[in-house]
Parts: sequence; C-alpha cells; structure tokens
Amino acid sequence: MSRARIFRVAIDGPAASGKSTTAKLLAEKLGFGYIDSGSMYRAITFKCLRMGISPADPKNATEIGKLAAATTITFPTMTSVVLDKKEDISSEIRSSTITSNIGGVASNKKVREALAEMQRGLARGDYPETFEGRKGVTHNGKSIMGMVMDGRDIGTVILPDAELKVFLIADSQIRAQRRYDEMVKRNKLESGETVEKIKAELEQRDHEDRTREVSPLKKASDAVELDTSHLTIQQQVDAIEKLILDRMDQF
Ligand SMILES: Nc1ncnc2c1ncn2[C@@H]1O[C@H](COP(=O)(O)OP(=O)(O)O)[C@@H](O)[C@H]1O
Ligand SMILES: Nc1ccn([C@H]2C[C@H](O)[C@@H](COP(=O)(O)OP(=O)(O)O)O2)c(=O)n1
Repeated sequence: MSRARIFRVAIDGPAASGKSTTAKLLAEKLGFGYIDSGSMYRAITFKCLRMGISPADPKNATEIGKLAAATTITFPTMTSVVLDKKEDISSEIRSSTITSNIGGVASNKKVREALAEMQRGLARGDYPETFEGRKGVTHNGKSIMGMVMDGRDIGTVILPDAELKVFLIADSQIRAQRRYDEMVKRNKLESGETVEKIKAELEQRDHEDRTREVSPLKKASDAVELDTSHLTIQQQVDAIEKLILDRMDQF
C-alpha cells in the first residue's frame, strides 16, 4: 500500500533565530509532526559526556561516530526526547555544558550520516508515533499531513526537495537578549551570565556552524529568508503559514 505524501517544511537558521518556537507553533496549528534536529545532536553530546568521551578530542571521532550509529533517539511528544528507549533527557540536553561541547559532535561526519538517516526516515513517516494525534490540514478538499523539521542543514542536505524551505535570521544582539530573557523566565540563568556573554557564545557557535566542512549552516538557494528581528512570534508564524498554504495549491 502506498503511503500518503507528507508536506515537508524545513526551517534552518542561526542559533536563537526563533526556529523551534516558530516550528512548534506551526506544527500545533496545522496538526503536523515536528522534529527539532538540534535535540539529536544534543542527545549524542549528552551520551558522550556521560560516558566520559570528550567530543573536543579528535582522537575520539571514530568512537563517537560508532556511538551515534548505535543510539536510538525517540520523540514521544513534540518537546520530549528519549535516549535509547529508556531515559527522558529533554531537560538535561538544554544545559550550557551540552551547548559548549556540541561542536565536536556536529562536525563529525559519521554522526551526521547516522542522524541524517534517522531524520529522513522521520520525514518520510517511517516512525508513525511522531504523527500520533496529528490530524494535518484539509486544503482544497484534500487531507494533507505535514512535518516541520528545524536545524542547520535541513533544507540543504537532509531534505533538499522539501516542499518549503525557510531560513530564519535575526540580529545577534536581539537573539542574545531573547535567549537571556528566556533563561530568566525559566529560572535557568547561571551566575555571571550576561547578554554580552550570550551574544559572544551565539556568534562563536554560528561561526563554527557556518565554517565546518560537513553540512555547514547556509541558506539553500531556494529557501525563503525571514528576518525575525522586528517581528512578533505571531507574525513569523503567520508569514510561514501563508507560504505553506500557498505551496499546498501545487502539492
Ligand atoms: N519574534 C520574536 N520576538 C520575541 N521573542 C522571540 C521571537 N522569536 C523567538 N523568540 C524567543 O527567542 C528565543 C529563541 O528562540 P528559539 O525558537 O529557541 O530559537 P532557535 O530554535 O532558533 O534556537 C525563545 O525564547 C523564543 O521564545
Ligand atoms: N541540523 C542541525 C541541528 C543542530 N546542529 C548543531 C549545531 C548547533 O549549534 C547545535 C545546537 O542546535 P540547537 O538548534 O539545539 O541550538 P539552538 O537552540 O539554536 O541554540 O547542534 C547541527 O549541526 N545540525
């Protein structure tokens, strides 16, 4: 039996540009599946650190590649991440220790190959639990299921034929202020943390993401760029929803 086609939305962009907030709200509104691909790199980084394997040490690259291929990452809900079918690590993977160690994992070719396979499978509908309770939209009398996936290389490498690609950007001072406000709100602000420090960290990570050899962060030539610096969250969700509905006419 042939499976229904899935309308795929790729959202890429630098850190804290608004990708996951926007992607999640869109998926909720349209009844689509949602995958935060960054959480998968975070999960592998978490597992390495737990096992005492430093991602920063190039000598560990082969071992980390093998570890990624042998790891199972599942998403029981839109925001929860489970490691090897037994441990919910949704909160742990957001720590600054994970963020500062992720570079060595994200630049590992074997890790990217293993995660790419999982991500393409998720977007193809190989894991039906990802769509559990999702109803999709009815467009021109047709029922359409979709998947929103956010990350750095979704439109360029993972889903180069996605039905819609969006590249979100925002001024780094504004991104840092938003991250700072988020940490205050969640009571996660560590001592000594300032907007300036967060800005420097974001810019450093963007630089690493843009200049790594494998799957660097870049805008796909056919992606729609959206600067969220002076938009509200609602405005960016509405703008992308409109693009999705327009493209659905040809789906
Ligand atoms: N247009 C906006 N206005 C104000 N805050 C925003 C806007 N877009 C996103 N945010 C906030 O900025 C922070 C970073 O957004 P997030 O979606 O986590 O970014 P990313 O997934 O790109 O790293 C979050 O706290 C989010 O609520
Ligand atoms: N598709 C992806 C997603 C994330 N990554 C890497 C690079 C990013 O700096 C880290 C963390 O990504 P994540 O989206 O969780 O981080 P931010 O919320 O943007 O701070 O993972 C990647 O290399 N490719």
